[in-house]
Amino acid sequence: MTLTEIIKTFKTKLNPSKIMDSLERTASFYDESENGSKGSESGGSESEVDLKNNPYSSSASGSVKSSEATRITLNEKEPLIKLTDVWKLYQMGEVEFAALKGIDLEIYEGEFLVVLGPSGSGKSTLMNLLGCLDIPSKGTVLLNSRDISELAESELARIRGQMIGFIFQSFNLIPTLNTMGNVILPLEFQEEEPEKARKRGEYLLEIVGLSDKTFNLPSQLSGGQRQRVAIARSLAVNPPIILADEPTGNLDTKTGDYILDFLSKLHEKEGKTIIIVTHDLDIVKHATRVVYIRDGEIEKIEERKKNESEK
Ligand SMILES: Nc1ncnc2c1ncn2[C@@H]1O[C@H](COP(=O)(O)OP(=O)(O)OP(=O)(O)O)[C@@H](O)[C@H]1O
Repeated sequence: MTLTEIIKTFKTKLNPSKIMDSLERTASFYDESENGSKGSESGGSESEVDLKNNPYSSSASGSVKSSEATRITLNEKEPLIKLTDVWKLYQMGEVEFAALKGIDLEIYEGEFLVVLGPSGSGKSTLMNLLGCLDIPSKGTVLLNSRDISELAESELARIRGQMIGFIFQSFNLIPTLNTMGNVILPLEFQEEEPEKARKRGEYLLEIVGLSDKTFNLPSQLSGGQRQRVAIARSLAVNPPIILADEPTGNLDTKTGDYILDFLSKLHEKEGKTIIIVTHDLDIVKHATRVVYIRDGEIEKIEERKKNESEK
């Protein structure tokens, strides 16, 4: 029985839901690539086979964007996130330090946006604002046309939980929760039924090739495996936006390439909006647009075609 068939069976037994539709869509990609090889059952270490188990790596349907990708904005000319004259000021004793100085930026649905800049340029500060984890000192941040400064913290947390999946450089896994517990945590926040959450968790762990590490604690995983747990967790509620801060920062080149390839295919096939904040020039090749930031200001913005060679 293919994964698509298994999920179809679920759908007839449970009420069809958005999540199950999405799972089925994702499963179809998985089944396509399954025709090649499927290697997650064995090993689980950072082996060649394990890293090849990227369900989105099917070259057969490589760059076909899912026509079923859910549109969030009313029309494609409307930005998903819009920053207007955004400043972030930190008070350092008597002195005020401007980490961001008048940022204007519009991010559209379906973009693969890379924010590139040297250490201290303001990337993490910008990521916190794009992810609605912080509000600007001056200026406005609109998420799907709503001013985040005007939302109550509980409302902001709800919107953030539904719309944005976070992947942090430090993985931010809960050390006392096992792999499954970490992956389904966002679903628990959304008060999803435990059984549905567990099924979704099992599915996502299969997708990232970690089914055999379900009960491991983060301390019992390699760096690459931890990052894959973080990716599975970021997909738990099937958010339209994935926001990643240096997602390959702590990983070896091979594992880093796997993670980027995974995110890239997620962008192409599921139409997810991917935003990556990094100082790694290599990531630029996946981008449809690159924002160069320096000293808290946008230096330049470059439109790109994916996989275009370095300019
Ligand atoms: N809470 C804070 N209080 C004071 N200054 C801060 C605070 N957070 C960040 N900064 C300063 O703001 C600037 C931008 O910091 P940010 O962390 O956004 O940079 P970054 O580009 O992400 O750097 P890195 O690549 O090294 O992580 C830095 O000069 C930093 O020292």
